Amino acid sequence: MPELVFFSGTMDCGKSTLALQIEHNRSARGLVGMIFTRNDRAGEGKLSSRLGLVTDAVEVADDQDLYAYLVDHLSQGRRADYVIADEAQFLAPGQIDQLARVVDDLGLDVYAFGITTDFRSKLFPGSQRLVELADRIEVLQVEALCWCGARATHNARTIDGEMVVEGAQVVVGDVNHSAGEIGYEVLCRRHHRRRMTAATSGAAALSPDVLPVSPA
Ligand SMILES: Nc1ncnc2c1ncn2[C@@H]1O[C@H](COP(=O)(O)OP(=O)(O)O)[C@@H](O)[C@H]1O
Ligand SMILES: Cc1cn([C@H]2C[C@H](O)[C@@H](COP(=O)(O)O)O2)c(=O)[nH]c1=O
Repeated sequence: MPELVFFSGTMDCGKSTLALQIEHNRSARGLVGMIFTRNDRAGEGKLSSRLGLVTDAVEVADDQDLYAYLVDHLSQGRRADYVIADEAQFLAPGQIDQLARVVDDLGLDVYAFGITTDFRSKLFPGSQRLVELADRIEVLQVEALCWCGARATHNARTIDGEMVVEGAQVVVGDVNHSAGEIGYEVLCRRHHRRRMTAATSGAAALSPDVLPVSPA
C-alpha cells in the first residue's frame, strides 16, 4: 500500500540527508522520483544536506496544486514512481491534502520531511496537516543534542546567541550563522522554556543545568 510518511525532527537532525539517501537508493534501482522543496538554504529548486550533497528539485510556489502538477507530469508520458517533499513545514495545509491525494488516487508513496514546530514551539500549519493526515510519522534516529547533552526537541531562533520569541514564523536560516544574523539553535524543552542557549548559559560545565548524557 502506498503511504504518506512524515519524517520529522528538529533542525539539523539529518532530514534532508535521509531524503537524499531515499532518492539515491530508489534511483539506483531505476525508479524516478518527483522531488519538491521550498526555501532550501542552498537556493531555489535545490534540496541540500549539511553533509554537502545537493540535488535539483521543483520549488513549490504558494498556490501550486501538487496533485495537478503530478497528473500533468504523468499525462505528458513522464515518469514519477514516488514523491519526496523536503522542507514540508513550509507547504500550505491544502498542499498536504494534495499530497495525500497523490498517495490515494495516483498510488505513489510520498515521503515528506520537515520540522514540526517553529521557534515559539508552535506547529507550522503544513506540519500540523501532516500530523493529521500521515499514515506514519517517523522521528529521525540520529538525535540532535542540546548544549546540555539532552536530546534536542525544540528549535530556538537566536540573534547573537540570544533566543528571540518575536518575529515572523518563516525566516530561512541555519544553525551555523554569522554574528548579527538571525540563526537557530536546537535545545531540549527545559532550556527552550528557560530561553537558555549555549551562549547565554555560558555552557558552564559545572552549571546545574548541564544534564548527564545518558546512554538510553
Ligand atoms: N562534518 C560533519 N560530519 C559528520 N556529520 C555531519 C557533519 N556535518 C553535519 N553532519 C550531520 O548532518 C546532520 C544534518 O543533516 P541535514 O540533512 O542537513 O539536517 P536537516 O535537514 O534535518 O536540517 C547533522 O545532524 C549531522 O548528523
Ligand atoms: C524553527 C524555524 C525554522 N525556520 C527555517 C530555518 C530553516 O531555513 C528551515 C529548517 O531547515 P532544516 O533543513 O530543518 O534545518 O526552517 C523558520 O523559518 N522558522 C522557524 O521558526
